[in-house]
Amino acid sequence: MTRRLLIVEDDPGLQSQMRWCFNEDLDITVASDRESALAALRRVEPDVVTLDLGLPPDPGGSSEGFSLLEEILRLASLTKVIVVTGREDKENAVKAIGMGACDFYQKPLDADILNFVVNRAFRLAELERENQDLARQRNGANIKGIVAASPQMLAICRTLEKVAPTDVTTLITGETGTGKELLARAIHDLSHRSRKPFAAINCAAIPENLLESELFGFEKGSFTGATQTKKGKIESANGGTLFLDEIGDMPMALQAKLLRFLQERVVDRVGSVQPIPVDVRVVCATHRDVKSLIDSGDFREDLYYRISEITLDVPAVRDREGDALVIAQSLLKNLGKQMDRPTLTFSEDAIDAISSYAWPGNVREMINKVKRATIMADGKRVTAEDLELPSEHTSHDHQLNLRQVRENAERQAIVQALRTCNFNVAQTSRLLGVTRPTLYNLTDKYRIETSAEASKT
Ligand SMILES: Nc1ncnc2c1ncn2[C@@H]1O[C@H](COP(=O)(O)OP(=O)(O)OP(=O)(O)O)[C@@H](O)[C@H]1O
Repeated sequence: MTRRLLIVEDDPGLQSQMRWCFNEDLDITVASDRESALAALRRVEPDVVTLDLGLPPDPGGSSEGFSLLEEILRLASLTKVIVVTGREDKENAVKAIGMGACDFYQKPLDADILNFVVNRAFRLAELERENQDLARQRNGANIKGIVAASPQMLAICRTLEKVAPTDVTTLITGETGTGKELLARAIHDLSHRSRKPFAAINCAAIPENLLESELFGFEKGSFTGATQTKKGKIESANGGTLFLDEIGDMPMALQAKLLRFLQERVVDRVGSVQPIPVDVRVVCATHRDVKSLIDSGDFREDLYYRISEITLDVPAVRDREGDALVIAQSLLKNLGKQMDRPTLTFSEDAIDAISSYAWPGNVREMINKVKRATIMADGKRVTAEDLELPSEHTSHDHQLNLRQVRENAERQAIVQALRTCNFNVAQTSRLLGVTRPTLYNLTDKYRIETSAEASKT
């Protein structure tokens, strides 16, 4: 693989000197300011960046260089940054290393030393990447429970792996059954909170008057029936993760209370004036379009910005290339084992049907259909019919037998003609261009009733 180097240097003379220092087999991009450096970072995805701290508009100082360093490390945490400083500038070099730069290099340029430093950074980047790949391979589909092969879902898994160890509030959107809760659990499992509780609450499933006390808890005697003080879901998730499913359905009054919690990180139990501090990471999900809920006045915009520090948009199964089949195969394997039918496989028509069906209920619908098919399948093959999916093969199968096709057509034509002629046999035989005895022979053969009354029974 070609090694990609980004040189961030505003001095044209130094730019060409640096280019000249390196071997031709390096893929080198040069940027002279922060904006072009960030554009190149996104476009080229360099493994190593050399960064001159003195960039415009502060070429004599280092403020612009440090801001860029911070941004590079935030956007591309695996990229190795070597800061280039002036000869006497030890202080800034140390500061840059403290911020996460991998090394520093002091001017004036010395081709051998610069090559040595840059090569070492490349080697470090490669080792880290190899390490990460190995860790991923060990973990099968990368994240426990998530079966995915499409680039769309793999990208979501990669983002999730980065987001999970942080505490950022995450919003997961997507159609019903796409795996939003599964991803929320994965965020929890991959975080430092994994040994603490994961508390989930479905905001759409709980009546409005109960949701507040479910979430925030209540004090004894705060309302009729409150015989005991009870902790709410938020408190019970202390130290762990709170998953608010169907957040788009949260009533407006509660949205204000949730916003206060997210800002101040304290809960007020119903009937109490004593705020209780709680440390939870919040993950929300919805199948609704929150932006249009905001437009219609059903969702607070300020709350939306609080809950969506990071958003994961989970695509529908039909929009993920190849996922329908790999998920169905994995479900058949697991359900087959559970139901003592481990050797079941999909027939060709089932494979075509799974790939072409739109799966409006996404993975949840798939689970139901595969479960049904695991029970219904005769023999070792699961067909499209077992899955209750439309199959193109079914009609082809009928057409394989020409005699059957002809007979079906003949039968249909006779029934149609009899109806048209009000079951008058003489007229029907004329319409069909056959003699009456021939028509009787045919109606006997196909067991077609020739009287109107009998045909209704
Ligand atoms: N990629 C996947 N691989 C394996 N199983 C999956 C995948 N995605 C979803 N599932 C399974 O499908 C079912 C539905 O997933 P989940 O409940 O996470 O969906 P959801 O988007 O939260 O649905 P809803 O919006 O209706 O609450 C679960 O049993 C889940 O384990």
